[in-house]
Amino acid sequence: MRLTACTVAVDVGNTAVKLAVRQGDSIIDHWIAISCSDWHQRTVEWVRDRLGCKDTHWRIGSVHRGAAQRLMETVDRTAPDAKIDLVTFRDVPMEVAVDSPERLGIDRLLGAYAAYQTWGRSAAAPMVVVDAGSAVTVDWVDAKGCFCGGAILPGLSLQSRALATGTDALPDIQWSDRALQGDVPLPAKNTADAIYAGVLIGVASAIDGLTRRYIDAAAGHWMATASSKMAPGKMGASAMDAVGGKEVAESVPQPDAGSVLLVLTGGDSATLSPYVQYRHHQKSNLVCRGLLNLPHL
Ligand SMILES: Nc1ncnc2c1ncn2[C@@H]1O[C@H](COP(=O)(O)OP(=O)(O)OP(=O)(O)O)[C@@H](O)[C@H]1O
Ligand SMILES: CC(C)(CO)[C@@H](O)C(=O)NCCC(=O)O
Ligand SMILES: [K+]
Repeated sequence: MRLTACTVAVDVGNTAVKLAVRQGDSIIDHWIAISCSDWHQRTVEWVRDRLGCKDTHWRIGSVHRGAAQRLMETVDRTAPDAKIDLVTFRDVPMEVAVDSPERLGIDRLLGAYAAYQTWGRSAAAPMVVVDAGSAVTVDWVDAKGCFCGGAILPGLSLQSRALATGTDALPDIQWSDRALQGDVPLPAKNTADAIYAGVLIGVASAIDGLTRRYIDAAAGHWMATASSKMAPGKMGASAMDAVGGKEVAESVPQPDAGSVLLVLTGGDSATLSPYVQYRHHQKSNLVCRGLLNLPHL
């Protein structure tokens, strides 16, 4: 086997590690559940034996400290010459407008970075970036590429598991079964379908609803900026006329739902995509794309 130098991107989540390695013009992706006890061993074996990488440079983005530690120890032990970077928000060339950037999940920032690079920058459009995994994050990136924060809710599996553990009568449904069966009948006629419907359409509707509300919030912010240019205490239509406020307000760009880009990524994004009503892009492993695209570390 020909051995090559490789940059290995690893997104360590709470359910799985996602990997991506660039080889020539293509990118090879891989997914390993961290519920397998030897997941870290399998990770280094995939890179070394399956891809034939030597002289590896690992770029790790992690939201699970124990798992990242485990992986770094295994890489160190099996490939002592490997270079390892544990990526932080400081490595991502993006403005981060949240209270404590160091506490922000690096997967959220890397997914947003990849989405902005892929779609947002060229369109000069604000984006909603959704990562649907153990948790679902719904984040807003403005048209200048600033990460503005977002919302976090439990993912499909966490929600259905919470119903099973918190009740006597509800079963623990399997999402892999549902994905094979096609549409969810509404209203559902049995318990399992009712849980699929409630959780799946609930999360998809939360994505649509949050997107709508972010658009409204951004509009409110622009209006506030416009009205703050008026004389203090002079609000309302007649006051605006008196200080020429109407003209200012009209010159402020109005939000257009059609120009906001919605992007879905994460392990459950393909399952959710048919139920999300806003037009969107769906792309797996966006976090690893962000890692591969980072400027030289
Ligand atoms: N190849 C696959 N095998 C099994 N499940 C998969 C696969 N691909 C995606 N999934 C789904 O992906 C979900 C986990 O998504 P993902 O890997 O994005 O989460 P995570 O990044 O570990 O979570 P978080 O970042 O929220 O901690 C699982 O609940 C499962 O339903
Ligand atoms: C929300 C998750 C679990 C999604 O993977 C992750 O991004 C995380 O652990 N975040 C830390 C808290 C935050 O992002 O505000
Ligand atoms: K994730």
